[in-house]
Amino acid sequence: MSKPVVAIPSDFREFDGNVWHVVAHQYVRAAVEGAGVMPFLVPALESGNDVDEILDRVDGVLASGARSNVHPSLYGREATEEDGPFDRGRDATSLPLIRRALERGVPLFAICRGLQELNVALGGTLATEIQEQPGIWDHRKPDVPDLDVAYGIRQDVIVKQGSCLAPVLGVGRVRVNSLHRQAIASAAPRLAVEAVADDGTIEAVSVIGAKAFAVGVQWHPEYWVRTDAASASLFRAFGEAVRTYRESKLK
Ligand SMILES: N[C@@H](CCC(=O)NCCCC(=O)O)C(=O)O
Repeated sequence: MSKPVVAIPSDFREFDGNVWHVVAHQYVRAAVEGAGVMPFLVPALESGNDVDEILDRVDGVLASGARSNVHPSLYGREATEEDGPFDRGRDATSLPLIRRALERGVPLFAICRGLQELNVALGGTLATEIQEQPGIWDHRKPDVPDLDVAYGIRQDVIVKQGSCLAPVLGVGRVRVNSLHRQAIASAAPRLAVEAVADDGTIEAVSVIGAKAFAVGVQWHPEYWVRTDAASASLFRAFGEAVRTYRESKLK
């Protein structure tokens, strides 16, 4: 049987004197090696993407991390300079894709920005520059050139008893990396908190009543999927959900 296909919304980026629709290699590699699926990169168009046309052709959605932030207008706030950089094309592609995937029961795995998109797509809000809040740790990407250091495993998250992630990661402390300056402020009504950091930051969620795998994590399991057991377990679980969904379509 051919490999299942997973949509990965691109980022709209400008560099080298041109504009590009891009996905960082680490997400593509984790989809292929960790979940055993074929990635399908979706262009970050502010208009023109038909999410049903996309979802008709795929067996899962992987919403990746990105340096840009979800535009505050999408969760009822005025945009300030500190809220950027923005990526309206990514927002316009990923949020509708997430909502429709949930409606159709297409498995969804959301990472970092992807978790934030999931929360906003379902009616939640985000906090920015969270490290400036009293008692909140600095979750930002370390300002170092070595990606292995920037994505280094450096914090605990505590997986909740009875969560969707408990069978995947076990209950209690899991060591993860951290590269974000925003986080969930108010969780959308349909989201269950699956894991938190010691400072209370929401680190993982699942969609209550989802028809299939629908999980978001604030950390970056894609980066160490080859060597870190927890990272590998997450992508294996997503891959299994994608294959189950694909097989259900073939019946
Ligand atoms: N912009 C959001 C989401 C952060 C995120 O997805 N980080 C991964 C990319 C890191 C990078 O390349 O800078 C936030 O900051 O919370």
